[in-house]
Amino acid sequence: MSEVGPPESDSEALLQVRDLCKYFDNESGLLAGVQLDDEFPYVSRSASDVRAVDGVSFDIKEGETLGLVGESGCGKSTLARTVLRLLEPTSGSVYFQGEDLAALSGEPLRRKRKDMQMIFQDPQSSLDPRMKVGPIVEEPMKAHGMLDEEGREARAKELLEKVGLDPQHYNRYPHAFSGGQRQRVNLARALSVNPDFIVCDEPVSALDVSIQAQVLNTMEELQEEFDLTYLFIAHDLSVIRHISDRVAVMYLGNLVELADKEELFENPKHPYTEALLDAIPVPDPRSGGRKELLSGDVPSPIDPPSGCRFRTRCPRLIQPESYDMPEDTWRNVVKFQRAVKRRAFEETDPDALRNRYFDGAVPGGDAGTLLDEALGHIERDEWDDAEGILTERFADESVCATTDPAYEVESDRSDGRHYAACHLRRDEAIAAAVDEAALDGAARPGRPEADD
Ligand SMILES: Nc1ncnc2c1ncn2[C@@H]1O[C@H](COP(=O)(O)OP(=O)(O)OP(=O)(O)O)[C@@H](O)[C@H]1O
Repeated sequence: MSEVGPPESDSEALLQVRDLCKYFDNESGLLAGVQLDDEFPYVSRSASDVRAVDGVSFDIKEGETLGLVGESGCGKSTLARTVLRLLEPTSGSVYFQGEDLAALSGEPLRRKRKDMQMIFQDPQSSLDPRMKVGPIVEEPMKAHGMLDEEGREARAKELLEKVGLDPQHYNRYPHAFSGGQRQRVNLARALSVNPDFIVCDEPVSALDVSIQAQVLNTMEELQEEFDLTYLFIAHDLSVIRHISDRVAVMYLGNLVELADKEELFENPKHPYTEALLDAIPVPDPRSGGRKELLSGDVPSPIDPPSGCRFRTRCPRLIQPESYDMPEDTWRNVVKFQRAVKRRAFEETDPDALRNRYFDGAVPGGDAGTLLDEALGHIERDEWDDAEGILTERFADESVCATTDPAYEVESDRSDGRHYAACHLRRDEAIAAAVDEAALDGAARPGRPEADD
């Protein structure tokens, strides 16, 4: 990668995002970050940033749709807005058509923005109710000095037709349209300035399921006709599956997996992606419907876990090398550690807890001694001490806690790259003869192969 200028590995990339970070100052909220002090003036502030996007890299090729999926609050919208420079990045870079957006400001940035449009979730609030849809569609053209009045009207009518609306409705107000139709008006408005790239932030989430597919189909047709590239954000995997060519999975400010769509859905490599896929409702009621997603809450982006951010909820946390427990015993230790952390039970009797959580698979050796110590603390009502032992000596010693995972593995179902930020994939990455940099934790989606 060259020192200045975009990475040169992928000539097809329209957008190249590198190590992008966006932190919010948490002190802006009322009393947020306020801590009590022992000394006068009793109250002090601690600067604790919300790490909404934390080191994200990926490419989007010209003409493709990259789906971005993840639970609410994982940073999808922040990522999208930071990519478009609607939010100022904390660090990292975004190259659009080979140009560093961070180097642009003022008029050149404004001109560039014409090529990068955004569509939001709520078609209701993103349309001015006092304006007729014709002028709404014309507004961006006007702002960028495109065409004369007559030309803009003709183009607006043409676009209304292209997005599946009646051009005769040019003079109607937004309230006369349904939700799906309003989102089509938004599409026409975004298209009016002839962009190359559209960020679609949950564009169909507010629509009825029956309408969603129709709008998605129109978006696909428009992509073909206008040579568009999409970054498509959704929390609904069926929507992502419908529209995407490749899919990126986000968790707590990080990308955890990125692969071609079929590959990701058929051959997920990250336990978080597996959990998301398992949680897709199953239509057959006899199969039990939606499976349980994941235990535990999403940790705070102010103080995210070290190493793999998913490790505190991961059902496959890796056993520290210093122990040699059978797998089911290790799973019991993890289950118990998490239950103690959540204060999930009131029982304090060590034998009762051994029976409840270990059911015969109790660790021996050093691990057994540590467990006995923790159980002793619980018996004496010293919960913090018990949690400290279990967390520091078991969970925090896992490679998942000590090292940032980043691997590229072979794709089973496509020729494309498959990025998975999970240490379980280390052996696969080695087998796939990924370069040494990947094993140092340097592999990132979108990062070029080492060229030095
Ligand atoms: N202006 C802000 N100030 C402080 N924190 C913020 C701000 N905007 C977002 N956040 C926080 O950043 C994190 C990511 O939020 P973001 O809205 O990007 O997530 P999301 O995945 O798009 O969620 P959703 O699907 O609910 O919109 C959240 O913890 C959110 O509370």
